Parts: sequence; structure tokens; C-alpha cells
Amino acid sequence: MRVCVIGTGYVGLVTGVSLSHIGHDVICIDNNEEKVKLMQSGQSPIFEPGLSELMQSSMEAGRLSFSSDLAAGVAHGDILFIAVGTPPLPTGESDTRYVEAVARGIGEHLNGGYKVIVNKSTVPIGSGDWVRMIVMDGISERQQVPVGVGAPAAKPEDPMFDVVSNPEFLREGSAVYDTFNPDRIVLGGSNPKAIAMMKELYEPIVERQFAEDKDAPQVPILVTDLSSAEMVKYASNAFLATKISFINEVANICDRVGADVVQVAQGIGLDSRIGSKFLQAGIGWGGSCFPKDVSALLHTADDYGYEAQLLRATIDVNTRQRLLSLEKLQQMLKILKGKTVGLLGLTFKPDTDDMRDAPSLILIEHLNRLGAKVKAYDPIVSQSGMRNGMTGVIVETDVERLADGCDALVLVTDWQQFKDLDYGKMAQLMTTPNMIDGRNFLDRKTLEEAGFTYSGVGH
Ligand SMILES: NC(=O)C1=CN([C@@H]2O[C@H](COP(=O)(O)OP(=O)(O)OC[C@H]3O[C@@H](n4cnc5c(N)ncnc54)[C@H](O)[C@@H]3O)[C@@H](O)[C@H]2O)C=CC1
Ligand SMILES: O=C(O)[C@H]1O[C@H](OP(=O)(O)OP(=O)(O)OC[C@H]2O[C@@H](n3ccc(=O)[nH]c3=O)[C@H](O)[C@@H]2O)[C@H](O)[C@@H](O)[C@@H]1O
Repeated sequence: MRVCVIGTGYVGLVTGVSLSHIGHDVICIDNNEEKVKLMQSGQSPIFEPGLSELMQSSMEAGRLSFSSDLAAGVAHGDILFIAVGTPPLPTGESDTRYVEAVARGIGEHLNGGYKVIVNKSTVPIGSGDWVRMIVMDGISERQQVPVGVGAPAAKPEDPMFDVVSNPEFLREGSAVYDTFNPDRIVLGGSNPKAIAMMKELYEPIVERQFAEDKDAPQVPILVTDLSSAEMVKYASNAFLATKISFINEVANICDRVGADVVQVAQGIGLDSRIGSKFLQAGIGWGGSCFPKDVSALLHTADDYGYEAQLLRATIDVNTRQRLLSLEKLQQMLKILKGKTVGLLGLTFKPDTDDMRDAPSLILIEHLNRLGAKVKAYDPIVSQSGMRNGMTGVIVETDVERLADGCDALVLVTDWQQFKDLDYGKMAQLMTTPNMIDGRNFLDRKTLEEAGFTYSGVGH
């Protein structure tokens, strides 16, 4: 099928690349010219395992191209994905201006046959209908006639387009895997023609043709109304964030009573009604989506006069959790002024270069405020131009330089390679070998044998 994906952030690029990989003819549009040039040269603007290889092979096969020409994209695609960002406004609500600009642009260029416009971006409940209206506005602006006065799209029995909500559930760092091995595909919309086209688009994925386990049962497709599909996305992220806040709360109680949250999480996770995933206690959740999506859902509830107390608690527990390592540093080192703290990891999770709302940022800010010197090593940030963009922290190029002269290390991101560092050597280079393991990721015994004083999170 002919597909156009508008917006090439994590979601747009992964969607475009994966749809071309399964045989569709895809054009990806972005209004950032520099990014488009980079992608046209075969380079991925983001670090995501496996993505560059798929991108290059699809380009070579002539099934994937990049452009900043929205008109060309709209003309090309029978299915048009909106995958631009919906960042948070200071109020917590979602900033939908990029979605609006794209929807208007689609309307202005819509011509020819029937199209399905897909909301892939995470958008506030009700946005499907709103996007439909904006597209109609765009059409009427181009035709310079008010919608409903002779505009072809106004005839409900013969629509020029339909809007479908198709929320994205991929995780950064495993985005390619998640796309080919999804737990479900959610399609919100009312026109069976649009839903049928979406089902055809995803058929190879539903049939597990590109899955790790090709014999796994078909991927379930859930068809809902527009608003329910939009709510599925927010509710999923809010549930996962709540699950983490819950285990973090349990970890803090474990710390006080002398229980071990890692064993506790194992014990509760074995209950199939609870499940073992997303029970890793630590220094809080971050990233480009959990914080903004939980806040946006809270804001939506508030708009409708409902006080979402559990969502509020989920955020509050996380805000406090992000400062846990600071409290632990104060307990260990007492006065932080003049001390040197080294951070192992900067990104909000491993296998990504994404720094959006990373717990490290808030820690750096507070350590600076308290007069500590902050150094960091991150496998991606340290090796890229990103290191020059960081403020309030000296980004070292290797772990030994990081350890040198530190009064304590804090493991912020559970990068796999941090498992097997030469901790004995690092301890010798430190002023005082203290380790706060913010992800309960390291082996206490190994660290203690290496000379460290070790402190986990409820562990
Ligand atoms: N990052 C993630 O892991 C996930 C994100 N989402 C949702 O997907 C959406 C996109 O997120 P990201 O990919 O992280 O976004 P992003 O912020 O990384 O990228 C957005 C892209 O859209 C482009 N763009 C903005 N306005 C445009 C316009 N008028 N025309 C063409 N391109 C335009 C930007 O240049 C940028 O390349 C958001 O709503 C997010 O909540 C959903 C699931 C996972
Ligand atoms: O809407 C989105 O953008 C995406 O948000 C999350 O994906 P992502 O933010 O990439 O990363 P996660 O693996 O969910 O981790 C989020 C944060 O929670 C933390 N986390 C995760 C799991 C856990 O057990 N404990 C924990 O503290 C991570 O360290 C990280 O800071 C969801 O998992 C995806 O399904 C969703 O599509």
C-alpha cells in the first residue's frame, strides 16, 4: 500500500521504516530540512537498535524515501500517518499545535481519491473529531468556500477521507522489536472502509511474518470508537507509570523495615494477575511520554471536573522518588558542597539517546544547587556531540575518568555494560568508594568486594 508518514521522530521514523520493511511504499515527511537531508543520506537521526539497518535496506529496495514536501506526501499516500510530537505545556496539557498544523496542511493538499488519516501521535481524547474538522478547514481554505457549501468532503455518504486513531505502544530502545512483535493493535474509527484498509496495512505484522516467534498466535486487533482508542493509549501509559510508582513506594517501605524489594517484586510478580514486568524499583520513571501522558490525563480529568487522585499520587510518588538518590547522598556524605558526584548513565533508560525528562537532569540540577561538582559517563552521550550540550555536568569519555576523585557514584541508567565494569579499579580512583545503585542493577557482593559501600533502592 502507499503510505505517507508525517513527522519523523521516534514514532514516525520507526513506523515509516517498519511499514516499508514489510513491503509498503512509504514516504516520510518532516519539516526539519536538516533532518530530512540526513535521512535522505541513509542516516538515522536517532539511536535505536536495528533501525539504521532496516532503513538502509528499505531505501535500497526503493520502498522508503524522505522529503519535506507535504503536498507530495499527501499525493503519494492512501494512508497518511500524523506522527508529530505532542509535548507538554507548562499546565500539563498536551500541546497539539503540531498536529493542528499537519492536519490543516493535509486538508490544503488533499486531492484525488479516498484517504485514511491516522492519528499516531498521542493526542487528547476527542482529537480524532477535532483533526477531522481541521482537515475540513484546510480543504475549504484551499477551495475558498466554507465547508458544507459545495465542498466534496461535506457529503457524509461519500467522504474524501476518514480519521482513524491508531495509538503507538513501542518503547524506546526496543522500538523495532516492539513494532514487529506487538501485544495488540488498536484501531479507533467508525467507517468500515478505513478500518479494512488499516487491517490490510498491518496484515504481515498480525500474521507474525516478521515476528521473533513466527508461530505465535495472531496479533489481536481491537477496533473501538475514536475516543476509546485515544483513551487506551493514555490509560496504558498511566497504568504502567502507576505500577512503577507502586513498587517504588513499596521499595521505600522495604528500606525502612529491612525487606528487599527485588525479592518482593519477584514474589508479587509471580501472581499472574499482577505479572512481573514493570516492577523494577528505582529512582523514578522519566522519558518523553510517561510524564507528559500522565499529566495530560490528569488535566483532562480536571477539565471535566474530576479529581483523579490516583494519577496525582502516581506523579507525586515519582517526583519524590527522583530525589531519593540525593537524600541517600546526603546521608552518606553529609555536606554535599565541594563534594564530587559521578553519574553512571544520563539517558532516561538504556539503549536510547533520548534525554527528555530524564531523572538525571533533575539530579544534576539539585546537586548543582547544593554546591556539588557533578561528572557523568553515558555510553551514548559521552561518545556523541550531545556531551557538549549538557550543562551543570562534566561529561567524561570513560568510566575511569568518571571515578577519578569522586566521593560517590550514582547508577542512574541501567545500561547493560555497567554490569561488568572494573569496579575494583574504579574504587581505587575514588576519594571514597560509595555507590548508590538507583536501578538495583548491580551485584551488591561484587561491589562490596571491590571496596564500595553499596546502597540500593529498597534493596
Ligand atoms: N517517543 C516514543 O517512544 C513514543 C511517542 N509516542 C507519541 O508519538 C508522538 C511523536 O513522538 P516522538 O516520535 O517522540 O516525537 P518527536 O518530537 O521526537 O518528533 C516529532 C517530529 O515531527 C516533526 N514535525 C513537527 N511539526 C511538523 C510538521 N508540521 N510537519 C512535518 N513534521 C513535523 C519534527 O521535526 C520531529 O522530527 C507523540 O505524540 C508521542 O507522545 C507514542 C509512543 C511512543
Ligand atoms: O508512549 C510512549 O512513549 C511509550 O512509553 C513507554 O515507553 P518508554 O518511555 O520508551 O520506556 P519504558 O521502558 O516504559 O520506561 C519508562 C521509564 O520507566 C522506568 N521504569 C520502567 C520499568 C520499570 O520496571 N521500572 C522503571 O523505573 C524507566 O527507567 C524509564 O525511565 C511505554 O512503555 C510504551 O509502551 C509507550 O509506547
